[in-house]
Amino acid sequence: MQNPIENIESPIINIDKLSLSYGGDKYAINDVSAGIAKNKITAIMGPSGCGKSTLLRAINRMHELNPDTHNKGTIYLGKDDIYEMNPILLRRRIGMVFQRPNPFPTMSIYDNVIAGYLLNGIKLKRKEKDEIVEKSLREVGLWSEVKDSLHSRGTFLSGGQQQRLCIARTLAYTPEIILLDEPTSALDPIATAKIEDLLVKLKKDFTIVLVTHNMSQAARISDYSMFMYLGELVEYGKTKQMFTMPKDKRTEEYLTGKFG
Ligand SMILES: Nc1ncnc2c1ncn2[C@@H]1O[C@H](COP(=O)(O)OP(=O)(O)OP(=O)(O)O)[C@@H](O)[C@H]1O
Repeated sequence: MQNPIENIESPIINIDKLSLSYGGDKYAINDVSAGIAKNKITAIMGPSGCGKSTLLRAINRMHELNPDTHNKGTIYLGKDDIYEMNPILLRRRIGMVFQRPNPFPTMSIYDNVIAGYLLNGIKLKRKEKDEIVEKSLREVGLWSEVKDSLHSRGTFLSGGQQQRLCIARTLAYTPEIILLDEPTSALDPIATAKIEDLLVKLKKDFTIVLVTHNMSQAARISDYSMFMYLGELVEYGKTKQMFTMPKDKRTEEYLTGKFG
């Protein structure tokens, strides 16, 4: 197992020489190695098509929903090789939030929060469910806004509220790590700021990996940043260092808007 960042604080995930193909011998990401620090926000940046979402999805094996994928190398969660784990249990430990808020349209706000349990046939007592719903909605700052309409559909909420509901749904299933794929790209600046503040608050209890196109977002909230280009992890380090003194010319050109 290699960790290219020697000084990374307590990596919870180790990506070890990972290459991933959607079919054939073309790889969407190539030989990526990186440790992900616990209780920090790690941003993955880079131009369109460079492999950001592919790398993110590989961390909880979501890419396998596409049956033609194959990979070389692996990822460790602690000491465990994730490709030897049960993917359902893995996804409970590593939750995911998507670009477009996607509450289940036929479910109430209440059921959306506990959807992980409902969809996996995990039975809970009414009191347990009530506690999980309230705790998760409080964690995302949505409780006071929705406590009187818990049994209405989640789709009546604003886009920002829907995204916070989706984050509550992920938190309710008690993950250790949360993966977010451009979670604010469909939101206005006020809703975006709320999600950014929320992520900074959540890193106390969770490890966060965030794909973003928005460089200022990465600069504002992430502790570590990865810059990917054409499937390669070009540069990875502390965000402040990368934004002030990038080591690679391609990183510098991307961060100064020369391409992207
Ligand atoms: N389901 C798929 N089937 C085949 N190729 C795919 C699939 N998903 C992604 N790819 C290819 O893999 C490469 C990396 O795509 P990926 O979506 O990971 O990039 P990205 O950096 O997240 O892009 P964007 O910023 O546009 O979302 C691209 O060449 C893309 O065309």
